[in-house]
Amino acid sequence: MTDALVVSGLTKTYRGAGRGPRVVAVDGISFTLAAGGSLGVVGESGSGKTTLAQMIVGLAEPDSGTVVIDGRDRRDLRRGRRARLQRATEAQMVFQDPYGSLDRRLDVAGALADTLRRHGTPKDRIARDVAALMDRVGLASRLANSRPHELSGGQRQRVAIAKALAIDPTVLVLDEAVSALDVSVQAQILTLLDEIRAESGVALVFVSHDLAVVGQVTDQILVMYRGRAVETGDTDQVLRRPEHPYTEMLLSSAPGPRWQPERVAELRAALAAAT
Ligand SMILES: Nc1ncnc2c1ncn2[C@@H]1O[C@H](COP(=O)(O)OP(=O)(O)OP(=O)(O)O)[C@@H](O)[C@H]1O
Repeated sequence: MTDALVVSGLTKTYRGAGRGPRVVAVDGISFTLAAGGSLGVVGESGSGKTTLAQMIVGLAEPDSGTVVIDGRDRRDLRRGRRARLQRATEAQMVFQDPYGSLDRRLDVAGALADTLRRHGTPKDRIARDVAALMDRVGLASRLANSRPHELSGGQRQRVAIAKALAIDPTVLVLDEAVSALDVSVQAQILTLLDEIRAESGVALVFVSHDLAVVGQVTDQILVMYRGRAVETGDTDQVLRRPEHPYTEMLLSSAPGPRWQPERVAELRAALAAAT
């Protein structure tokens, strides 16, 4: 079977501000994800998670390396409307703040209908598909005519997920998609993502600074530190027995039973000395 997503040697450097040095935001990241698989990408702020996510969906251009989805190299699809639609079908992204990706003028049904229409759903199927999508992400039908500002954060995130699913993508990338939600709503969205993955076989890339959240929704984990993957593996195993000091530091920094501020300071000093 073809892997859903194969990322090889992705690298991206940004020019530093003013005369500042160049920043290697992502440095030679590689991984493979099967259909229905899920990968958590974790790391501190500035470790390169968002830049990696953007390159996977085509919002940022890599300096080198490749992204292959369903056996097709994304570089072969650069210009034109058809290429844009094809790109969208291959990979969709859900952001932390769905306000940015939702049109404030469109109500829930209008936003979903608009996405379906642009992706070629016949007119006579749109109303039925909108209702099915709302049902699938747990949005009550009474919300069909609500606009983004009339929804809660969790409801807005469900609309963003429904819009992404309307396209039936091979890969769904979620960048801090539950970080702004309170814990009970987070749990609902995480359960929803798990159900969707099991039903549709979409491959999930779940970017988060929150290790507990990543532990709930992913089978594999990739730990990023200064643009590099310092540890990869089975999520449970990595979270239970981290091998890299950076992963241990992340785990010891999180609030909860493993919180150890002294150990964090010690590990941070060791990491700084090693680089
Ligand atoms: N457009 C840009 N121009 C210049 N530098 C950038 C740009 N985008 C990101 N960077 C730099 O690249 C590095 C990685 O940033 P990135 O946003 O990918 O990290 P992150 O892990 O997603 O962080 P956060 O969790 O804070 O969003 C950082 O040093 C950042 O300052």
